[in-house]
Amino acid sequence: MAGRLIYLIGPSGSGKDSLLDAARPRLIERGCRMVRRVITRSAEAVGEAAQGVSPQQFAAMDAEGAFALSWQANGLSYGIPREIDDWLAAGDDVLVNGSRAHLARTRERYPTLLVLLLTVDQAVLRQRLIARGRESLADIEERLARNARLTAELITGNGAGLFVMDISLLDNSGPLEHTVERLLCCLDHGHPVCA
Ligand SMILES: Nc1ncnc2c1ncn2[C@@H]1O[C@H](COP(=O)(O)OP(=O)(O)O)[C@@H](O)[C@H]1O
Ligand SMILES: O=P(O)(O)OC[C@H]1O[C@H](OP(=O)(O)OP(=O)(O)O)[C@H](O)[C@@H]1O
Repeated sequence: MAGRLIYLIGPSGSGKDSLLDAARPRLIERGCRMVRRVITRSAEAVGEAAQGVSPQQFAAMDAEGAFALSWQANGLSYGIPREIDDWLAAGDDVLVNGSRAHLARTRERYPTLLVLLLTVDQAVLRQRLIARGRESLADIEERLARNARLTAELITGNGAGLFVMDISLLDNSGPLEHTVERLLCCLDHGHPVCA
């Protein structure tokens, strides 16, 4: 049987990469795979979780079919390597760091996907983005505005065609270890018992 695509989404700064890092050993234990994204951000700024490429390299990779999923946001291009399709076909679950705006398109390609939405209070989000220090203050304000817009669309079910009923919410306002436990609970049992 094919594996499940687990699509982790949430505002920039909500803690997606931190959660994936913290949960990694326990996800691997469960046979769940993770993939490095390809991002048009400098190698220093992408860290371990991604491969930094130039816009020209990204376009060439995209043209040769290197990505199962790709999107543009925050002035950057993001790609999910196509090897995830081999892993899914082999029956492995795969967890990816996704985009809320791209959810409807992702659902078309992976109709049985499990969507996990990481949430954080907007004031906490601002503090975390500033403390992370990766973007300029102007870029941080743009990310917060994008977050407010996408959150509103999520709630009303408009815009990107998101329906909150299909999405498991994971709050990451508290300690990361608690979020790791809730993530694993969602994967093992489904969200109603994991709040
Ligand atoms: N539960 C948490 N409590 C406190 N700080 C957190 C928590 N989760 C993430 N952070 C911090 O918030 C910042 C943004 O997290 P990051 O994982 O980079 O978010 P994302 O990948 O969603 O953009 C980082 O500096 C990270 O250390
Ligand atoms: O449509 P959205 O849900 O707003 O998502 C758009 C992009 O922003 C985030 O990446 P970002 O560059 O912030 O990387 P990060 O998640 O590692 O901070 C997210 O992982 C998506 O790739």
